[in-house]
Amino acid sequence: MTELLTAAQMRAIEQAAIESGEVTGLELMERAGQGVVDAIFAEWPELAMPKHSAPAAGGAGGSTPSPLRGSPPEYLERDDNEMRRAVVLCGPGNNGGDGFVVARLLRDAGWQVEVFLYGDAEKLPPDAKVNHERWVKIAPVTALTEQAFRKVAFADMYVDALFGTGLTRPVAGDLAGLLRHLGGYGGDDYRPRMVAVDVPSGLCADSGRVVTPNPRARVPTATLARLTVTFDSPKCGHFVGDGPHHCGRIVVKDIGVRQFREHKPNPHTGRGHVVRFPRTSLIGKRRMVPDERPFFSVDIRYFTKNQGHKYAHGHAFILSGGVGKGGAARLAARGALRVGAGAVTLGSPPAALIENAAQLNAIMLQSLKDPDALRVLLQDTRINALCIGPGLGLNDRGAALVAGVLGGEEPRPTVLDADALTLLAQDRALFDELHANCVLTPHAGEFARLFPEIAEKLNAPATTGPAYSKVDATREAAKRAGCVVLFKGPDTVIADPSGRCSINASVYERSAPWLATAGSGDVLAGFITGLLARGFGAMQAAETGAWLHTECALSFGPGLIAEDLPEELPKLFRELGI
Ligand SMILES: NC(=O)C1=CN([C@@H]2O[C@H](COP(=O)(O)OP(=O)(O)OC[C@H]3O[C@@H](n4cnc5c(N)ncnc54)[C@H](O)[C@@H]3O)[C@@H](O)[C@H]2O)[C@@H](O)CC1
Ligand SMILES: Nc1ncnc2c1ncn2[C@@H]1O[C@H](COP(=O)(O)OP(=O)(O)O)[C@@H](O)[C@H]1O
Ligand SMILES: [K+]
Repeated sequence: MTELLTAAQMRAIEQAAIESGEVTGLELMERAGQGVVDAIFAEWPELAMPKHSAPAAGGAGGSTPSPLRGSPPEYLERDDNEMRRAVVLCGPGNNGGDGFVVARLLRDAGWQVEVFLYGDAEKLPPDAKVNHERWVKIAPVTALTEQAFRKVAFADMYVDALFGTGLTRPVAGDLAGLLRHLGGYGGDDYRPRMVAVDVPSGLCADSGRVVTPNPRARVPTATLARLTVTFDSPKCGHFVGDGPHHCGRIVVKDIGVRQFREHKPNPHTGRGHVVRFPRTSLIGKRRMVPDERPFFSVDIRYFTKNQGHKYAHGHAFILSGGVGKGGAARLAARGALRVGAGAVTLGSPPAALIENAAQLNAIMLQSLKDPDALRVLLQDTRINALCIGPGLGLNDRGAALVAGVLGGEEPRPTVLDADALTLLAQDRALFDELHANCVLTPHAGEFARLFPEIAEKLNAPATTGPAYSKVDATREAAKRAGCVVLFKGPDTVIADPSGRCSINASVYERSAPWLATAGSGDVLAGFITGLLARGFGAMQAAETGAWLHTECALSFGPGLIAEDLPEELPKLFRELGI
């Protein structure tokens, strides 16, 4: 799993590294700039070749020639028209400092580079100032205005080094106009050749939200990049909110500060060597950081232990709703069975038994009239995980069953989804019954009903950076509910009350928009319930269920309907070696 950082955490790590005396801020800036240039040549290999010998520009792919460094003399003598051109936009902080390094390194590689600065050179922070001074010995810097930028000729590469993790307020005035222009307002499309340093300018690195007083603006005040090069670790904002849309693709460059990232205080280390913070992990298939586990793997131990009979693999019980409403619960039941629960029973109101019986084979069926019947049923201690909500119905029976599930003598690990969430929102006494082995799986609407004050903060305009994020909101919700909360979406955030948090991002190479199909959430609830039955802890079941859900969708591809998701699991498990 890859660890995601906030801007404050990254700053603390950088500070610890510098205070240790092992590295200077200037060295870190040089490494960052070098990382950006390396990433550019890896992404656009043709740009490492002289203009007229390169194959037609077409993005990444093919062999990767080594970047031209050290300026071959014949290259420098080339006519200006033969040279690659870059426009580097530098801002008033250290992000701008990285920009000056990128400009110098591209120039060293034989490029013609035009540099713009937004702000006063005298006020640049010290390391950025040094790199500014190095650049002005080579070539001039132009003050950045929209008008000045619009006068520049077409470039092979645009480098956005205006704002990084230090964006604190909305971009205003002329610069806002420029960001809108860079973001496509007026029809110009810079995205195919735009590389963002650390984060696309205008976007909050923590929340992935555009910092603006007007979130409904048709064209946001943030750049749109084809490639975003970040340092040490990806930031939360690269994976939640509008982050993926603005970033294009994320490349993480090591700048040699990983050893300063610790999670526990180390009594033997000196001043500035320890940085402590709550973890936010990215659950993803793609390798983001060189020395981290490439896969979020399903814990195979849980699948291979207990060679015994079916009940040794757990018994999941799914409560269903009334006549004609059983589809959602049946989908959840199918998900629970396929994911590995040894037995799954659907609890159906008597009137819907025939309907459910006609649709089910391996899944057992049980008449479940009311909470009294539930109490009797739950005397069977083999039932070790419950799912309530899909198709349950917003009625008295539903509310009584939610109360029965939560208030039993030995509350079981329970997934509460769909209607159960709405019922919880309507009755705060029920909400107070939630326990640590519950998993709530709201989508945005359900989240707003359950946690109105938190949703209000999340939906308010992001007028300051760092802005309140979906990660913050989910952590706060989990704490308030006292159980695991899985906040759905392409950026599914999962948190437990201790602050542990993960993101299952169905974005970038894991993008699967076809998951937004009726019933797919019911299957997710079933996956999590099946994993709970299998013995997974609540947080691990939610993380693994969300991960498998996306992987099933990716494996099946477009055209997917909810029924297909559980059927994809056997193939996936084979691939995972389970
Ligand atoms: N933290 C680290 O370990 C490293 C950071 N580096 C770079 O440093 C960056 C962070 O640098 P800074 O903290 O200086 O932050 P930034 O460079 O992102 O921006 C801070 C500056 O922008 C101004 N500003 C903020 N919002 C504004 C707005 N809306 N309009 C106009 N001005 C605004 C601030 O007053 C401040 O002058 C990172 O994104 C990264 O690019 C790298 O040099 C490598 C190492
Ligand atoms: N654009 C998207 N990309 C990837 N996954 C998505 C996207 N939109 C929704 N999802 C996922 O699809 C599921 C939809 O669940 P939900 O909203 O409860 O729908 P339903 O009630 O129809 O099952 C969730 O797991 C959610 O995370
Ligand atoms: K930037």
